[in-house]
Amino acid sequence: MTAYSVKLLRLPGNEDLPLPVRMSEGASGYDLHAAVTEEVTLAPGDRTLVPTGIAIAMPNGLEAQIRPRSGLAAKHGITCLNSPGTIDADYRGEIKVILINLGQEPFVIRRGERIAQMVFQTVPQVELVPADRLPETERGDGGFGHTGR
Ligand SMILES: O=c1ccn([C@H]2C[C@H](O)[C@@H](COP(=O)(O)OP(=O)(O)OP(=O)(O)O)O2)c(=O)[nH]1
Ligand SMILES: [Mg+2]
Repeated sequence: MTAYSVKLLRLPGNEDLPLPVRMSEGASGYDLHAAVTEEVTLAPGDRTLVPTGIAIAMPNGLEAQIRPRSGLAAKHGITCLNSPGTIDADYRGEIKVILINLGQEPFVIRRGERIAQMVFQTVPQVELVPADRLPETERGDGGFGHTGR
């Protein structure tokens, strides 16, 4: 398996926070910690942009996806609004997480809490080729449930 080297920068003022962490050897995601300076209370239906205190640099051909944590989703209705969030290979800013509270209770985000996870993926390089017609298939333009529920 190819191991890709990804540079990780801890942004100033976040020395107290753990670096993104894989909680087990086989985990897909690196958990991201909330770098909020004070507690943020997310009311039901509200969303907020949560800083993580880190930035990364990965080689072109990789991306990082920001995904929800299932425990927060199942127990509190907390998820990433834009899931999966896309971190481009050339992005050098702070990684942020757009959380939304789809639960029925206010949810408090505390500094250092693991709020989402970051999964690295390879991105195939493609060339988009404008065409006048497309090759035919059995499905054709059937979609959106045309095979039944
Ligand atoms: O959950 C996210 C999604 C994006 N980003 C950062 C990294 C990404 O590379 C950049 C742009 O994201 P995206 O392409 O999804 O947003 P956009 O609305 O298209 O912004 P842009 O015009 O800057 O590409 O924002 C995050 O920190 N967290
Ligand atoms: Mg974009």
